[in-house]
This record gives sequence, structure tokens and C-alpha cells, in this order.
Amino acid sequence: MDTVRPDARAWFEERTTAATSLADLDPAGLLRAKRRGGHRVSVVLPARNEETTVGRLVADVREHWMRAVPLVDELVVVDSDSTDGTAAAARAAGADVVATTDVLPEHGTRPGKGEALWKSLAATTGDLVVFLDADLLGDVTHYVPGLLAPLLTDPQVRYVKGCYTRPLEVEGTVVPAGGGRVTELTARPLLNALWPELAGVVQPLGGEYAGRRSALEQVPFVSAYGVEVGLLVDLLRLGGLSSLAQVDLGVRRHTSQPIEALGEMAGQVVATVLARAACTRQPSGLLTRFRHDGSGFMPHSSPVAVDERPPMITVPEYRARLAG
Ligand SMILES: O=c1ccn([C@@H]2O[C@H](COP(=O)(O)OP(=O)(O)O)[C@@H](O)[C@H]2O)c(=O)[nH]1
Ligand SMILES: O=C(O)[C@@H](COP(=O)(O)O)O[C@H]1O[C@H](CO)[C@@H](O)[C@H](O)[C@H]1O
Repeated sequence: MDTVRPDARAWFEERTTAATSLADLDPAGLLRAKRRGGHRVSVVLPARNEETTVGRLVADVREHWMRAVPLVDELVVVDSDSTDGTAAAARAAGADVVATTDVLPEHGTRPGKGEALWKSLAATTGDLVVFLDADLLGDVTHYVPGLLAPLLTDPQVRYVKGCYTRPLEVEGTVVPAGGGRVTELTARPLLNALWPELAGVVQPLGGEYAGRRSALEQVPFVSAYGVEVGLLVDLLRLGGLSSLAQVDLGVRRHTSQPIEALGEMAGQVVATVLARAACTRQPSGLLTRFRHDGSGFMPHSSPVAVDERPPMITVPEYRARLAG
């Protein structure tokens, strides 16, 4: 970190804590802090076709953090247009399940992870909200308390990103630190170029994070895969670098997508960054990639323009529920 900007280096040193296993944590102490602060905690899993992994994650959170040590008050799986048994698997494991189509129906439904996360704010009640991907593999029991700890112990912190090493498992081959391909090839270079104060964020796109509802409801949610980079930049603007923190959760394994699918994700990340960087040129909103059919390259374009939902606090139906 010796060449990075002083503010990013200071943030990295002051705002990075370790929770690489339960041994790094004091769940009973966190429960006391939760009760002292009068907090209510919601855990949200956005899930699209995750029937093989969602049930284990739900059961783990319920057993450890709702029954044994009640850090969590509400566990919601947001079914994001799944076509498999995700909802049934999540419900069987004990989660509340809501379909994106059933939340704020007056506002329609858009495809994408960010849409599921935006709607989760209207489907949950905790003043602290923890987000976990629903395709996580391996032992992740310590993720929830690890992400909550900074929010429960430091009132200045409003948003906590998980960070971790990211093995890449593709077609059965495991590369110890090959994961986070869009992070390494797109998000990190762009953020370092345009928001160097965020250079200390180890996993800007990581899918595990937690925040105060009072902050999350004040920022837009990009509807697709731009949601993480959009939240990071927007919450930086909202509360400043000192309102952000990160926690080292050790290792993160998940079911990785093929590189072809990540091209579109990268396009959405770039579109989200450009929209926030107020670039003078108008992004095209299109990404053209190429397949070789044996005789020549075949171009194919897909839309990557960002769509985003407004801050939830501006939604009348949400405000009415808060007032209710
Ligand atoms: O339209 C979508 C796409 C993804 N997801 C969920 O968002 C998380 C991260 O998505 P994915 O695994 O596709 O991204 P990756 O981790 O491979 O980058 C997973 O729980 C997905 O089920 C979702 O809820 N709606
Ligand atoms: O970090 C990344 O580069 C991507 C892809 O990760 P892999 O290369 O499949 O390990 O994964 C993340 O990015 C998505 C977009 O922000 C998030 O929605 C995912 O939760 C996260 O896994």
C-alpha cells in the first residue's frame, strides 16, 4: 500500500478488521451490543436459480444466528425470477421467501440482482441489513457476525464490505486466487482511476456486505450487476470514506460463471461507473463481443446500459409503510 494515496492507505489500515473464522469473533459480545443499540437485523439472500446452494446457507444462518445466538431477526430470500426450485428449497430450510414480482408491484419488476436487492429493502424491517449471495460454498458461518461487527461497534460505520481471497473453480479446476475476474480486470482499475480514495477496498464487487437501512434507503440501486459498484460509489458520496469499512472473511468460494457471462457483467459495471463519473461522452450502452464459428468471427451485441431504481426513501409506498 506504500504508493497508494494517503487517504486510501489510512482507510485501509484503520477500517479493515479480521473475521476469518468464528475464533476472531465474540458472538455473545455482539449480541450484547445489538441489544444495547436496540438493533433489528435482517439477512437478505438474492437468489436466481440457486436451488442447490440456498437451503444450506439458510439453514446455517437460522441455526447459528437465529436460534443459538439470535443476532438475526429476519432472514429473507428474494426469488429473482428463478426457474428452478430455489423458492421451495429456501422455504423448506426456513427462510421467508419473496418474489421480486410481488414486492412493490406498483413499480413493476426489472431483471437483475440489483432489482432483487432494491426490493429487499421494501420486504425487510431491520435497521441493519446483511446481504449474502445465495451461491456461496464452504464454511461461511462467520460471515454474518463478521459483517455486523463494525456496524454494532462503531456508529460512524454505515456500510461494511466483506473481503476475502477468491479461489476460482471452473469446470472442476480450482485456481487458488483466480476469482473476482470482473473485479480485477474492470472494477478495480476503473475505481483506482476515478475514485482513488477507494483503492483500499479489497473486494469492491464482493457480494457479501452489510449496511444501515438509513444509508441504504438514500441511494439508488442499479438493477443488474452494477449494483455493488454503484452502491460503493454512492455510499462514499453519501457518508464519506470514514463511513465505510471492510472485514476480512478469509476465503470466499461460490459457483463461478463462465467468462462469456462475465463480459456482460463487466459491461454493466463499466456503464455504472461511467454514469457516475459524469464522463463528457455518452456511454453507448452496448457491448459487442465476438464468437468464432470456425470460418470467421461473428459479432454479437448485448445491452449493458444501466437501469437503476431511485432511493427507496423516495418511494411513497415505502414511506407509507415506515409511517404505518
Ligand atoms: O438476476 C439475478 C442475478 C443474480 N442474482 C443472485 O445474485 C448473486 C450473485 O449472482 P451471480 O452468482 O450470478 O454472480 P457471481 O457471483 O457469479 O459474480 C447470486 O445469489 C444470484 O443468485 C439474482 O438474485 N438475480
Ligand atoms: O467479483 C467479481 O469479479 C465477480 C465475478 O467473480 P468470479 O470471477 O466468478 O469469482 O463477482 C462479483 O461481482 C458481481 C457484480 O458486482 C456481484 O454481484 C457478485 O456477488 C460477486 O460475486
